[in-house]
Amino acid sequence: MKLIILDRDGVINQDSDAYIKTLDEWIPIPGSIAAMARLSLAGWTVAVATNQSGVGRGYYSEATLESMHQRLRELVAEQGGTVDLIRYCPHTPEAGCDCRKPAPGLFRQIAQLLHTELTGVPTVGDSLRDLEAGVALGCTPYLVRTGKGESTQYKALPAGTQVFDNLSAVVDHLLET
Ligand SMILES: O=P(O)(O)OC[C@@H](O)[C@H]1O[C@@H](OP(=O)(O)O)[C@@H](O)[C@@H](O)[C@@H]1O
Ligand SMILES: [Mg+2]
Ligand SMILES: [Zn+2]
Repeated sequence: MKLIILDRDGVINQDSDAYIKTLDEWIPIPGSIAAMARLSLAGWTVAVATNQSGVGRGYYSEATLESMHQRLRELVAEQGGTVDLIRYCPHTPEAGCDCRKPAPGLFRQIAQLLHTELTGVPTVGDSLRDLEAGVALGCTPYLVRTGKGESTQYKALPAGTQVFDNLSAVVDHLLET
């Protein structure tokens, strides 16, 4: 199975230190929707693993979060692609859950739901915690310079992390081989 696991905020859509609280605040990063569709059309399974502590913090509801994800699915479908799976952690840091990145719970859920291992599966993030969560289950890490990646790029990254300007550039790389 050709599988990729994407972070959401700062990779697919613009991020904000004030959280993405409404559908109107959910704005795709140029090229990201097309990149997801290109992968899908090339036979890749596209999964999303995202921390959404704003739910647990009371900033927005799960219904509002779902409206963002429905918009994402619609936009990718308009370009011929499919978003196969979206898993999120709604918890606050204080909840001590196993699904808030850098804990690997979301990645474990994806592996179990797709009946596959994650060894060598590319994962794309803009924060260190995104990469750490995936690497814990054997993923190959890719950092993008969009969102928080602009600063994350200067931190100590997991061994083997490849850095690209944006998701579109990562997909160009993955599809060229
Ligand atoms: O990048 P992904 O995982 O898709 O989503 C991140 C968001 O849930 C929010 O995560 C928050 O971190 P805390 O949850 O407050 O530590 C902050 O970084 C916000 O700026 C950000 O929008
Ligand atoms: Mg992010
Ligand atoms: Zn959680």
